[in-house]
Amino acid sequence: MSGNVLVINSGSSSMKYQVVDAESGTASATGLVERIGGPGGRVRHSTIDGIHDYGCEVADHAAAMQAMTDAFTEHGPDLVALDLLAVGHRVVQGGARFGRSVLIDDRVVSIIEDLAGLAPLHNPANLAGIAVARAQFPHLPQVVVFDTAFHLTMPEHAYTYALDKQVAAEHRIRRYGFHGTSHAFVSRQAAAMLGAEPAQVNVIVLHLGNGASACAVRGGISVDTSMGLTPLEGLVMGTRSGDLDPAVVLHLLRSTELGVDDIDALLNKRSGVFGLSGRQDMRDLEQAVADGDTDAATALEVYCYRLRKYIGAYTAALGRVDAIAFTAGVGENSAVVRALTLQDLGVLGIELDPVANESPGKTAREISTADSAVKVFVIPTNEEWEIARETAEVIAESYGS
Ligand SMILES: Nc1ncnc2c1ncn2[C@@H]1O[C@H](COP(=O)(O)OP(=O)(O)O)[C@@H](O)[C@H]1O
Ligand SMILES: CC(=O)OP(=O)(O)O
Ligand SMILES: [Mg+2]
Repeated sequence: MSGNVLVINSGSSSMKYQVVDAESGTASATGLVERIGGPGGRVRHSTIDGIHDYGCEVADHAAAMQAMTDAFTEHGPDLVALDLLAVGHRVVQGGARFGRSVLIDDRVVSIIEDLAGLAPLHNPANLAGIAVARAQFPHLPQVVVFDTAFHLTMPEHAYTYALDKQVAAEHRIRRYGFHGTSHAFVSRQAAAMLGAEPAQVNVIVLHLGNGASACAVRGGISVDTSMGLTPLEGLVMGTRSGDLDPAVVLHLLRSTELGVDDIDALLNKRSGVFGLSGRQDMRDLEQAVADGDTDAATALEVYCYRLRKYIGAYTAALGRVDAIAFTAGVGENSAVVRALTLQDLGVLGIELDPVANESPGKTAREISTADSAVKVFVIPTNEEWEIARETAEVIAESYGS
């Protein structure tokens, strides 16, 4: 179904938005409202005419939504002329309740509220965005697209933690997985690049942004992913630790003055490559490594070694791997991370072509040698387009096309 969808991705301190045509993926405007609730608020609104970047007081999510509509009024395109089909919201945690996207109503909102305890860093911000958008665009249908939905197909042995069964059930403790819109989009693109239908191929997707996760996709279906109950498990990230012996938390509680919230902040905001080297941004980290900084070199090695381990694990989980796809900011841009991660993996049938890996590009491309049994791709993700497509699908089903 075609039509323009306003896609909203609300974070705790920022709000990203796009107007995207659900069929073609063409974005007529993209924007970011930053530093919500703090000093130094900014709006960055991009249209085909150019980029408008300016300071703007943004007290809360209502003010952020207002700043967005003001940007459209002032710099275009005209939201009315765009004839929006719907608003599509990214919601990070949909729990085991939502295996697919849904039309928003009060009942859906209350279920997402109920799930906020499982994603305290993400769901409250997503809910704030939904509340404001419903008030601001009361005439438009609104749809939620969950990060978790794509992973609800995981088999029980992949989503189950080996915990006391009753405790786990009572507190809904299991692995949910995140970045589902990206894994769905990129795995489909990978199948197309292999010249096959998604149902025919097995792919490992490595989504490496600030948050990072790996996903084993068998025949178009997620069978395992590295994030778990929350987006903290798995890969080493910009500021998140990823996998850790859970006893580390107990040790810190027993032997330091740190409280639960301090440890939460430590693991989510002051760990990962930032915790190891003082640098969160992969570009800064790479520069520091080139300058001879040994902490930065260790951080990069830890980051890539964790990735290698997941590639090995997911090769075993899938049995046969047709392609590995790198995506998101680091995956799409860092030749160094790709090379270090895949170094000497010939034993798994993975042969990187160093020249193709180093050639910069903005489009989907193959970076493995002609002989590599497992193809290696760089595929730019497009979570907003995937959200717009899902939104249009729900609208077509609910109202007819
Ligand atoms: N040219 C580049 N080389 C290496 N890393 C890059 C490059 N461009 C962006 N990145 C990295 O991508 C990461 C952000 O990825 P992104 O997908 O935008 O994250 P998120 O959506 O989670 O905020 C940052 O660590 C940034 O350093
Ligand atoms: C779920 C998650 O980690 O999202 P992000 O990468 O946007 O932080
Ligand atoms: Mg992202």
